[in-house]
Amino acid sequence: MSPQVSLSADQIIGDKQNNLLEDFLDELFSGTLPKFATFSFTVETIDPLAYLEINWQNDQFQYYWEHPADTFAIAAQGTVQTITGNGPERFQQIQTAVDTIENSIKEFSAVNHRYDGTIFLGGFSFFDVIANNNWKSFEPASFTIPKWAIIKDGKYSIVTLGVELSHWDDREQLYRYLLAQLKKIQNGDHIGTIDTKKTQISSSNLSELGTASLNNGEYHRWESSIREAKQLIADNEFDKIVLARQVSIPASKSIIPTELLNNFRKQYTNCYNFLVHQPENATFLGTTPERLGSISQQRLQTEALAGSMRRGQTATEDSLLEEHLAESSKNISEHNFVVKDIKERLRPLTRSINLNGRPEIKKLSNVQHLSTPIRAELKKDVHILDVIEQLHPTSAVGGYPWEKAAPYINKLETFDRGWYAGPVGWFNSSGTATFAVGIRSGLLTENNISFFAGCGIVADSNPKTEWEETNLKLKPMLSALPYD
Ligand SMILES: C=C(O[C@H]1C=CC=C(C(=O)O)[C@@H]1O)C(=O)O
Repeated sequence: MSPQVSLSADQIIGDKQNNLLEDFLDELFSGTLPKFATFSFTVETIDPLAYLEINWQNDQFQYYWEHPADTFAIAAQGTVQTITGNGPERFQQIQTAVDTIENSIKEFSAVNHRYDGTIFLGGFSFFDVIANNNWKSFEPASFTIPKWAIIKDGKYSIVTLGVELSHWDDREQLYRYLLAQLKKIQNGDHIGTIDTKKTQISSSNLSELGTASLNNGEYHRWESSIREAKQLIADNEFDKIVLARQVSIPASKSIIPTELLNNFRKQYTNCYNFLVHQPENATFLGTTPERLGSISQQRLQTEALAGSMRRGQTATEDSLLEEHLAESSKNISEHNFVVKDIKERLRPLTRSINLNGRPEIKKLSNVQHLSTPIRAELKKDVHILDVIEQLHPTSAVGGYPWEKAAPYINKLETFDRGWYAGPVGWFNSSGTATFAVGIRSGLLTENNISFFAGCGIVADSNPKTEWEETNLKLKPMLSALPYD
């Protein structure tokens, strides 16, 4: 498919980028063509979320990522290549597939920036297999090189276009395609053509969400699971386990995922707001406060995030609750398992690890958490996938010690976690990456919406308090939905 439009290249990307592109294409087509190519340019563009919304197509891979406080966003669509993994070797399978692709790809960049180059977008499920049919569009590991990605960092935007070269044996055709794509992205055309028909969820379904009532069957199941977990802790089986709930409601029509993302970003500015849409109407999305790991130039930032408290109605109540959180021995012990665990796991991969002895308070609009930011310098050649494999699942979403707690999660929970609490994020061929933990999240399918929320259970946890905590954690997802 090649748009036959006459374009003035210098109007779109300027003389300099265009000359470099022409030279690159001449060289590319003068020899044996590699399998793939990616092209990175700087552009002036519209809001990436608006661009994705305008161009939304259910039958294509789509991806959105935004951290509003960092003024950083990625929107992407289409598939040049998808790599998947399954079972205990899934991280290694992805790494091998990435190595193969990197040997069969040529990259053009007029930018020379940490966000240029080939980008891989996706994530991993919590466990290394997925059994439930609701998750059938999501593999236990899956990353896609998109046809286009807009990466916005402050006022600066990079567009990376990806192509499989066997579709483009004609240099001129490819050149025109690239310019046409860039022009479309720069102009943000088609604004105003989006179908804004909204799906409303009947507010009567709210009661089915089980957010309030302590008398329903769901609460009784929860209470008995927490009691069982506490008994296992008392028997020294493990020290901590994270147990979660799934809340599901039927949805008759599909919801527009970009609208939920727009709601998240207005309220959860210091969270990672994400969506991964797999073709055929399955979207995993959320607004997570938890960074699993980001890397730039072999420097890693991660965090221990565990221990929660509601927000106060007034400033005074809020600061009292903050004090209570900072001093609560139950929350501190829950948090300290995570710090200890992350330090132990990072040791083999790092030259140095830096963190403060006392956690900070991370305030979100629905809840506040204990957070310990952790910085580390990675050993040479350690890849983000090595780090993610090593860190996942931290004891903020798994348990401590993990090997002991792991078998009990499926016994004590009543659903398949799928990608909930798994690593979700992106990495690129310039060695830059960010992964977040896929909590405060939900799965939208054609007929169903499911949300997930969990909390860390330690020796002195109380089932009712933990249930209320899961309700607070469900709030971002529930309040982003369009109700009638
Ligand atoms: C497991 C979740 O939260 C984790 C992250 C922060 C605080 C947590 C807590 O206080 O229990 C959890 O460890 C969730 O939101 O589903």
